[in-house]
Amino acid sequence: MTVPLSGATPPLMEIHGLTKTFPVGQSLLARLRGQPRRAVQALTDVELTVRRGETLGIVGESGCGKSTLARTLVRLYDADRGSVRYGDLDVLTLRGADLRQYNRQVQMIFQDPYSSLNPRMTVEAMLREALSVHRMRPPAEQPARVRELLRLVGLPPEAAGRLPHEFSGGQRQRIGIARALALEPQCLIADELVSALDVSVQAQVVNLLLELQERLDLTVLFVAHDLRLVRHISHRVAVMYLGRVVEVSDTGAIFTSPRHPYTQALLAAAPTLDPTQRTAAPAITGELPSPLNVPSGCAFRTRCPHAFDRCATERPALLKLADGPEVACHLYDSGASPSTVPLKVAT
Ligand SMILES: Nc1ncnc2c1ncn2[C@@H]1O[C@H](COP(=O)(O)OP(=O)(O)OP(=O)(O)O)[C@@H](O)[C@H]1O
Repeated sequence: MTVPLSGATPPLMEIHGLTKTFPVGQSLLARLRGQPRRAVQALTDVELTVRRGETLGIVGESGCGKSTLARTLVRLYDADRGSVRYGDLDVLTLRGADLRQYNRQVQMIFQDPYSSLNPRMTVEAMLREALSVHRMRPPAEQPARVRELLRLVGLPPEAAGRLPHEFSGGQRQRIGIARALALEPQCLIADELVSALDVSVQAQVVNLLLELQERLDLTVLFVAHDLRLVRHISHRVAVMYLGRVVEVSDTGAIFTSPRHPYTQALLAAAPTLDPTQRTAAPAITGELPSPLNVPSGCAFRTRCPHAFDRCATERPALLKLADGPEVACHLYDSGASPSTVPLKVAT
């Protein structure tokens, strides 16, 4: 389990109003008719603070924008608007050497270890390349550093001379982690790190990440749709719905006392063997609206059992409640937790 963080830890990354759309192709007829170009609304005004040294889980249904957020934070995608501050850096405007330096400090680990490793390079060559490109170690010191990195991720020294196809999926993911660690990052963004692996191997890789996070004082963004894993590894959890962050809270609070009706429904829909963890909230109903046509006001209102008039006209801001969680829902506009929302955990 995660080691609790002491007190209020300072922010490592502050995200404000982050918005990203993907334009979609338009038919000739639509173009001739002068119809406006349509766009997938992948992220809309995302507000999020990542605290130094924490593991922040990012969850939500498929297509809610988790990967787009991760990729925009490492500048694989250009944002349409918004800001990302990382210490003194204005991330979205970084160029050249400054961007390379940021990318060294904030490393992304991808879901698919098969495609992210060069099949023709030995592990040693791959790790040495990372050490050389970013001038982390002079050539003479690289062999020792390669072995140190392998030890860190639980691989034997002999692994250095092998090619990626000689490893299992879990071992390949360890190599991906070693390559990221070669650059001595402050922050790892793990996008569905283990979802391609067998369940038994998933636990080993997630436990390795936990161990590394504590040992190296890393900040980790753990993007996943498996709520069990997120609960196991995260200090805090951000819940996304249709490109927006709708709730951010400590992991314990999210799982025992979810506030946003979407979080409640998401947890109610998640399989659990522990009867004390079953929520009284109704499971989520209705179709997920298209990100090409996001509902006005609150994006969740079309599936929300508590929606009222205002939800259709005003988009709720992410507000901090008196007892800690941040929630974007008109039910909480006063800052209090109203008794009308079924928050209780069934026992
Ligand atoms: N490169 C792209 N071009 C066009 N649309 C995209 C692109 N990448 C993502 N999208 C769209 O943006 C929305 C958010 O996708 P994203 O992959 O970020 O969601 P996700 O929560 O990570 O989903 P999953 O859990 O399935 O990976 C989706 O509607 C998706 O189809």
